[in-house]
Amino acid sequence: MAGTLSRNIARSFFAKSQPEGAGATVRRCIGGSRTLDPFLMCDIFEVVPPAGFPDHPHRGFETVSYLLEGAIAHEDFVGNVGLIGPGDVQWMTAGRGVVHAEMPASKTPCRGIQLWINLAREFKMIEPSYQDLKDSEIPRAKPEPGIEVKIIAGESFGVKSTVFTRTPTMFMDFKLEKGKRVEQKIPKDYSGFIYVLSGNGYFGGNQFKGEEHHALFLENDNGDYLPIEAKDTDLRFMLFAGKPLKEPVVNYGPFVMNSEEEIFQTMSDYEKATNGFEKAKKWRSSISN
Ligand SMILES: Nc1ccc(F)c(C(=O)c2c[nH]c3ncc(Cl)cc23)c1F
Ligand SMILES: [Fe+3]
Repeated sequence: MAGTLSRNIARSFFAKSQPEGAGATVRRCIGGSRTLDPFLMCDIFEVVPPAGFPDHPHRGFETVSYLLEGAIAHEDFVGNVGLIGPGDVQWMTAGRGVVHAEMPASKTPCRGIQLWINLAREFKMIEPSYQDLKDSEIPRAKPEPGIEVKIIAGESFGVKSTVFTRTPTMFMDFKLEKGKRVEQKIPKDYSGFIYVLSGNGYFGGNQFKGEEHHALFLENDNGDYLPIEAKDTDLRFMLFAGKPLKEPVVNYGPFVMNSEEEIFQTMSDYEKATNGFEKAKKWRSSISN
C-alpha cells in the first residue's frame, strides 16, 4: 500500500489445551493475566456431550461465539433459546446481566471460538441484546482467487460486516492458498492479535512465522496495515483487532466492571437476583444435564 506503514508482530504464544467449563477444553490465547484491551478472553473451545458450559452469568461485556464445527445450543434466563450451527455467530451483549447455558448440540466434536469484548463504562449496564448471524448471512471478501475473508466484524477490501460493535472491533476468518499474500488495513490505534487455525504463514512487516495453535500479538507501532503471506502451506487464521477502552478493568470471573465497588455490587445483585438478575431467581436451563 503506497504511503503507509506495515504493522509488525511483537511476540507469539502457543495456546495449549486446558480444561474449562464442565468437561470442556479450551486453548486460551487471551485471558487471565494475558489481556489485550479491549479483549478480555479468547478461547478456541472443543466440547462433546455431556460436557459443556452450564448455567452461568455475565455482566459488563460482550461474548462472541463463532462455530467452526458442530453446533452449540443456547438458552438464557429470559427465554431466549437458539442453535448456533457451523459457521454461525452469536454476538451477545450481556450488558447489565445475562444468565445462560451453552451446551454442545452435536454428537461430533463441537469446535469454535469465544471472544470476550469489554464494554465501555457507559454501556456496562445496558439491556442485554443479541445479534445472531447465520453462516450464509456473513459477508465474504474475495479480492483474488485463492483468498477469502469472512467478515464477522469490521471491514475488509471494502466489504463491511452487518454487526453493530459498541466497542470498535475487527473479527475476521482468513483463508489463503499457498503462495498468496494479502494486506489487511488495521487502524493504527487498534490493538490486535492473530490466531493460526491451520497451516503456517508469515505475518507483519517483520515476516514473523505463525504456526498452528499460536497467537501472534501486533506491535503497538505506527503501521496501518498488516501484510500476511502463505509461503509454505495453505493458511487459515483469525484476525482480531479493537480500539482500546483505556478504562480500569476489575473482573471477577464472568463479571467485568470498572471498580471493586461495582464488582461487590454485581456479586450482591446476582446473589439477591436484583438489578438485572431478577429472572435468575428460580431459573434453571433445560439444556444443562
Ligand atoms: N465464568 C466462566 C467460567 C468458566 C467458563 F468456561 C465460562 C464459559 O462460559 C466459557 C469459557 N470459555 C468458553 N468458550 C466457549 C463457550 Cl460456549 C463458553 C465458554 C465462563 F463464562
Ligand atoms: Fe457464557
